[in-house]
Amino acid sequence: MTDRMVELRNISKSFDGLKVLGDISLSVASGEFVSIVGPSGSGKSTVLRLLTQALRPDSGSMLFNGAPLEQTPHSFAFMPQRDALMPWRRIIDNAALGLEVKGISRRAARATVAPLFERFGLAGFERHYPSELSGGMRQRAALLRTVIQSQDMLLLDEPFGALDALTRTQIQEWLQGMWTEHRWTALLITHDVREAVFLSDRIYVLSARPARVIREFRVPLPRPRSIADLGSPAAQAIETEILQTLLHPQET
Ligand SMILES: Nc1ncnc2c1ncn2[C@@H]1O[C@H](COP(=O)(O)OP(=O)(O)OP(=O)(O)O)[C@@H](O)[C@H]1O
Repeated sequence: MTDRMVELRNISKSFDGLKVLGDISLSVASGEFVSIVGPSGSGKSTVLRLLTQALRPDSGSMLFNGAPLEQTPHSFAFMPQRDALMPWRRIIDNAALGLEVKGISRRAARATVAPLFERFGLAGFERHYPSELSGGMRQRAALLRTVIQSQDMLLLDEPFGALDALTRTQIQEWLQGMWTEHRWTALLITHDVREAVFLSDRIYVLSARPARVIREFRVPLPRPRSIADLGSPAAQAIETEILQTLLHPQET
């Protein structure tokens, strides 16, 4: 396991003269779950769009296993804020899409995803359409489509933001269990500090625009975790400290 599978070094990015990313340096190790929290509009999604190479940085470098990202074979699976399921495709075909885009036939892709429906809490809904599922189920289907691509890293852009609080907590518990089983390398963008503490090994806190990393936290909670662990003194202390950093960055 390398300790820096993905690394951003001194990345800056402006849009039409608006400096969004000031000087961002961060890394994600193989098998690590890392979150980025920061004020709205600070450029968190921009970080992910740089990693997917939908955007190019103005300066700085992006590395994959120590080599320039843009010249090194890799595959990152991106899950956007909205579930982005195709309304006209059945859930099984939405899930299979992650494989179809890699050139696998629909029949073979279906056969690969079908056994996973049980573990994703979607058994019995294979032939339903997205509009027939709850918000939480749709996000699990979108996550299934994302993880099935056997990628190097999952990029999750505020994936649970649209869910109600209870559904969100349920899906966080489920994702935590799944992550403990699979140890995906993941980079999560979230506004929810508790979510970041619950799911992450490490958390980067960004400043307001132009964003830089103000602090980095290591979450000391053992795995597997349960929601009850969020009540522990260690979890509470880190949550408070992150909120304090977000609310009063000048004092940290
Ligand atoms: N393609 C673009 N062209 C111009 N401005 C952009 C573009 N993409 C992002 N921006 C601007 O960059 C800033 C940061 O956007 P970004 O979506 O990365 O922030 P964010 O931290 O993810 O925000 P939020 O937490 O609200 O989702 C915003 O002011 C946005 O308007």
